[in-house]
Amino acid sequence: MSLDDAILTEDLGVYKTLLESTRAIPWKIEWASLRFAYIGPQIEELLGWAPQSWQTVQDWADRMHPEDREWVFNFCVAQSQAGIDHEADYRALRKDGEFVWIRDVVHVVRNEDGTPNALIGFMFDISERKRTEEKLLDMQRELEELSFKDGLTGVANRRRFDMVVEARWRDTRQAHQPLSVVVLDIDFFKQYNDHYGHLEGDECLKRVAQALAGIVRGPDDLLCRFGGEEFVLLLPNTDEATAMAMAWRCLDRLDKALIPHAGVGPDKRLTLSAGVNTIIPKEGDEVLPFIARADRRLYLAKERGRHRVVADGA
Ligand SMILES: Nc1nc2c(ncn2[C@@H]2O[C@H](COP(=O)(O)OP(=O)(O)OP(=O)(O)O)[C@@H](O)[C@H]2O)c(=O)[nH]1
Repeated sequence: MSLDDAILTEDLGVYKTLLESTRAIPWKIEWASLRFAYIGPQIEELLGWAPQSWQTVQDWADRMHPEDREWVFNFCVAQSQAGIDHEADYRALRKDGEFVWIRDVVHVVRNEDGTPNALIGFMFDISERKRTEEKLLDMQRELEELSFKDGLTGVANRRRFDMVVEARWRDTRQAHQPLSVVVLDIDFFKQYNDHYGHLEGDECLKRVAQALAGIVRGPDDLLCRFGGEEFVLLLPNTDEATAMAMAWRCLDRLDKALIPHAGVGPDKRLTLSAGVNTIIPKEGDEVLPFIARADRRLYLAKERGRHRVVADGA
């Protein structure tokens, strides 16, 4: 062996040691036969399958989560055929039946004419990163949900209402259906706070929200706290008579909740007033005047003595 050969042999030994002691798992596939020419021994520690058991690309595909298999296989073959280096994340099957998230980073070694000669790459264990990503996504979803909820009562907040009303408006306009809104406001709530204190006032708002939540018929109806002691019910595909009946049922529910209000009223109980508006939205109609009309009817209900519902002409 010449000195050069000896140095080369020694270098190869160094490279092999380096490759096989990293956490990234090296591998090589001959393109013509689609067989593994090499896979690092670290694969056994990660997945439990011995290096000798990785014979063909079929072994690789078989040891992949069924939901990932088709797209990863097709993607990698297409990229390789096009001679493009690529990477893919997928769940690899461990011998014990569990799955491990892998990132496979692939380099396409090409012949002089550009056709693929071999694929060489590294597999990285990215399970920890995936778990962190999942956790972050969960937190993001939770935050988003919280950002649409009223912090005190847990019902939807104004932000959610603004978003939903736009969507319902569009849908009902397209379907030529009626859209109703009921604006509900606690009577003499200032006196309630003055009499029982602000914290009791907060508790009272929670009880009112609970009582009103029961009125919602399904996922299309929306109850939200509009602000202060005002709540709003948005009722798609609901005509005025139905909306009016639902408003009265809200008042009734609160009557039945028997929330004492020593400060006012003949029954010394907390009551609500409501304004109702219904529209079949047409081109040129707008959301804000639609809500404002219900709000004006609420104030008529207040003027007329509270604890009542006012709708169009009622
Ligand atoms: N405890 C508590 N009080 C609130 C909250 N938001 C608004 N309020 C109170 O609600 C009261 C509303 O008072 P007003 O707008 O005068 O209405 P009202 O006393 O209910 O009178 P009418 O609506 O005319 O029957 C105010 O005293 C506000 O401080 C809240 O989050 N918690």
